[in-house]
Amino acid sequence: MDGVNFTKGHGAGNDFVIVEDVDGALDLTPAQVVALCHRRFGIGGDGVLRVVRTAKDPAAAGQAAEAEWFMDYRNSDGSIAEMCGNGVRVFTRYLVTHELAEPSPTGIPIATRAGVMVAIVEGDQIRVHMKSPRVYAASTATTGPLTFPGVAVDCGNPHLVCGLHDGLPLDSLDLHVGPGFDRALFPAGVNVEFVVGAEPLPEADLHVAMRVFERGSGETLACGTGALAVGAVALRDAGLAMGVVAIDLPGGRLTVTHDAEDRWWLAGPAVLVASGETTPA
Ligand SMILES: N[C@@H](CCC[C@H](N)C(=O)O)C(=O)O
Repeated sequence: MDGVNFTKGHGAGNDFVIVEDVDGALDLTPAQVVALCHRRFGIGGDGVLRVVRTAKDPAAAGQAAEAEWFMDYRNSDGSIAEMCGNGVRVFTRYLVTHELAEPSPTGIPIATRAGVMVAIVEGDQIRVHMKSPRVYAASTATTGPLTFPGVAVDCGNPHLVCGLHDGLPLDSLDLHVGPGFDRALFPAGVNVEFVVGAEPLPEADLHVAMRVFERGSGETLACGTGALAVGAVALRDAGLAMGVVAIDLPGGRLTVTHDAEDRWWLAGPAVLVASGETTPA
């Protein structure tokens, strides 16, 4: 592989290797993604964000009129995912820091495989207008001897949100191995969230804590679309048509706000930590 210029960034500890490829000249293979994301032999990350002009990537077909930039997201195992909530926030931080986009009160549109998201920079937080989550089926997830009832949620990518039962603490779960799930319901795999209630907070209607096992990446310190799915299920279970849900993850806090019929926001930190060039191999 040729040397690649990269930037490393994260959103609440969900970390990414960012590769700028404005004209779509790079043929990023799954093997290259795996090598970049490797935590011992590479840069290390839960995924890769390729920064490319929307008009230059056929995977973003039809979105160029709405969004100048396409987030080409890959999981650390080299697979492609439709959407990444923390990825969009870190991608936006990259665009603004590198003067590829100007922050604006109406937001920066970002093309993704799940459609155009709009990101608003608010100091060290970046808030994204997300695709509305769709809660659509009951299912279960199994870790070791434990089976948890859950709910399937489509956030552009697939999620299964499971509540822990019998006062089981989140840190008792062994997520070194991926949870079992219904492959007929999730033929393309699924991201699995485990949720418990948390102490009330003055700034939120609901407060929960979660861990996540991500399709294609394993357990991560945070998942933005996972938080969106959890927020949607928490509001539904509380009988709230709208509201603010604070969600604590191992890497920090994300906030999901549903404030109008079709308007869902994901907010949290987005940080760039390093940049460099890989050595040709
Ligand atoms: N960490 C991301 C989700 C990344 C994609 C996911 N692993 C999938 O395969 O769907 C987020 O912040 O949303």
